[in-house]
Amino acid sequence: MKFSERLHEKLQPIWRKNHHHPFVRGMADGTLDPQKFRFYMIQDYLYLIGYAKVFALGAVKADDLETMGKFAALLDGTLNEEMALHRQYAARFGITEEELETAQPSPITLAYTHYMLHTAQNGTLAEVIAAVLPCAWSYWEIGKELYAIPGAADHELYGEWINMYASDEFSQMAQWCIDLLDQHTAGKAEAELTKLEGIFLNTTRFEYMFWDMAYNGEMWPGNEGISKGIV
Ligand SMILES: Cc1ncc(C[n+]2csc(CCO)c2C)c(N)n1
Repeated sequence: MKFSERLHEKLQPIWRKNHHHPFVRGMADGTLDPQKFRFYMIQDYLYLIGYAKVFALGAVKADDLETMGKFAALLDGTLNEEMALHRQYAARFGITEEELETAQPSPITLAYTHYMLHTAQNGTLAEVIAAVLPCAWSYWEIGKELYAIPGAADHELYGEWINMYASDEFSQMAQWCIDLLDQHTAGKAEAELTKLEGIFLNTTRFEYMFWDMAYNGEMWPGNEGISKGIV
């Protein structure tokens, strides 16, 4: 059994929760409160900054030029394409560039990005991939599911999001990560696989917590003492 098949079995209960989450259901039927999506867009923008840095660490940890080049391309795509799309999309929700640039990460955004960065800084290339894969894989899965719902991809507010994550570009990225992880785990000892599985399940759970954070607008208690800065 490929390692990704083992992970696919393990993630089922969490993915089911993702697909049933009211934030995701609200995008599916178009009833999601735009204020909740607005909060999500801002936090996701901050999340992408952290995620881009993890790709940079993927390039550092890669041991061949092809993989290094791919991580560099993903870093470029996230910073210069996906985040540019976020900026345009955010404008439709009345979010200014200044608001994006000065936004504060919520506790979950901070915990999720810092967990990935910590793992990437201290771990092997396989650990970097295990940390980033749930992001790509679960969005691909949700994008596909929502795209298949008649009318969902044409919704004036959420259609663009659905089209973006159901696109071939994102499915190819997820598949590349899956294949790379399978390649780097083939024949590896069980202790290493258990560690990788733990990392993968943690970021899978963070994906669920991110939906929940966005739906509930979860920020820090009070608003004092939050330092400005990058995630
Ligand atoms: C919380 C959160 N999780 C996953 C994604 C999706 N995503 C972010 S980067 C990337 C890969 C290529 O840039 C993908 C698929 C998101 N936007 N926000």
